[in-house]
Amino acid sequence: MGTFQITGGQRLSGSITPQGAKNEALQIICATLLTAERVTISNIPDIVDVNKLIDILADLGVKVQRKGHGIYSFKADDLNLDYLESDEFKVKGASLRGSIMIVGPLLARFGKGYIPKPGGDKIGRRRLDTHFEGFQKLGAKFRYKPGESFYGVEAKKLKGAYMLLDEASVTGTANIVMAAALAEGTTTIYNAACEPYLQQLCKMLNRMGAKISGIGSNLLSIEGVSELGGCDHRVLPDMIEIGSWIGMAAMTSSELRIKDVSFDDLGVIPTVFSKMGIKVQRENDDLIVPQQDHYEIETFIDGSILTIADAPWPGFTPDLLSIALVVATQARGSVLIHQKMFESRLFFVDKLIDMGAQIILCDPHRATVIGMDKATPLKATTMTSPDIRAGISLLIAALSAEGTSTIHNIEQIDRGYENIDERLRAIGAQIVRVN
Ligand SMILES: CC(=O)N[C@H]1[C@@H](OP(=O)(O)OP(=O)(O)OC[C@H]2O[C@@H](n3ccc(=O)[nH]c3=O)[C@H](O)[C@@H]2O)O[C@H](CO)[C@@H](O)[C@@H]1O
Ligand SMILES: C=C(OP(=O)(O)O)C(=O)O
Repeated sequence: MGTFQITGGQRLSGSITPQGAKNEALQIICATLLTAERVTISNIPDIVDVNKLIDILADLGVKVQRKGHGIYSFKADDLNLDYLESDEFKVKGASLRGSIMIVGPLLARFGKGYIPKPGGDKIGRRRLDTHFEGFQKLGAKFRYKPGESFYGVEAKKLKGAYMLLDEASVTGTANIVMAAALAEGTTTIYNAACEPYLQQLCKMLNRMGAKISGIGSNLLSIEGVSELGGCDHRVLPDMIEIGSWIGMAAMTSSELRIKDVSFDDLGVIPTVFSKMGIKVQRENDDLIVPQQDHYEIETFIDGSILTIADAPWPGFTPDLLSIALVVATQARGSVLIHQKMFESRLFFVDKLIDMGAQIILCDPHRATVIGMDKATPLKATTMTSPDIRAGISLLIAALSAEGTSTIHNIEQIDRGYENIDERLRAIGAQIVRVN
């Protein structure tokens, strides 16, 4: 179990460049399975989850070449599908959430796709019904042996269909879109997720020869084609990292320049931090958080406590709620954080309470934070990171706290943040990787 030691209470300064988006990269890498031609992807983050997925593709027989930092080419022209039934795949496929998205492309191109129950954060129930209902609508047969936790879909031919997704699942929509791209006829997906990750995937598929319209909306139309070709694709900067650095700047009273953020793809994220009193300035495509000793959370018009809640895009992403929560602990004013999607993502607040934060966990989905206006800093402590976003939130709390904190289980943070300790040291953070 890896550990960070963080000595907080220092101001940070300078520039930080966000990595490529983890959740987009996972979709895009799976999409390379849809063609026998070469696909070259740049701005791929060097993080544990992405590297695990690249490894699975290589085990499947995809020719993977690293062309430079963050640049890979993939050529899926000769696959060994027997690998899908191996014990090794059952272990590797289960170790991350993103692996689920190999199923759609494999089903569409080779008539079968298998996956062990995928991993990812233990942040509540993580259903796969949307994925498999979608494949079934396209004509696939679903097989699942409950004892084995191994899922499979098979079909000689996929046929386009109308479907209304039971929820706007991010990975579910990606999986179904990829399958439908090679189905016969037209597929219409209503209640589709439309995060920038998905918009990027659909644009890339169109460059490969797919015919997808409605990109960016919750109604996608996909006219199936018989084959797809190669393309080049660049992954967007990671909006969750950008939100994390905004929160970090506010909590440490630092001025930070976050470079090349692709501002127009950040949606409501800057606005939500502004509502918490954090100044966010745009300069070309950089985002600047000026130094602020205090920030004050707005109230609603009637004076009642502001609520920050997650929602499918264009709503506020659930992956930034833990960060908003930690930032609120040192704000002036109060806020209700409502995590609607996941039921176990707020339990990390007990660590913040240990550090002196004033938080009432109302129920598994809601926490009220009473900000301390930096009158009393958080106290350093020893903690364990329960999931990726709680992990980064605790790291931000430790950077603002007085004294030296210890965070165990930092594998959770490494899953999604590239080389984080070195990048934070470059802007003045005192953070050491102990083992
Ligand atoms: C690898 C990857 O891309 N992971 C992201 C992806 O996970 P993933 O695609 O697994 O998440 P889903 O979008 O399927 O669902 C996430 C959770 O939200 C619930 N839900 C979803 C949609 C909805 O309209 N109502 C609803 O309640 C689901 O029941 C589930 O508990 O999207 C999540 C939601 O943005 C993010 O937290 C994850 O970081
Ligand atoms: C929950 C997340 O990731 P995953 O879906 O891979 O568990 C996340 O990125 O915040």
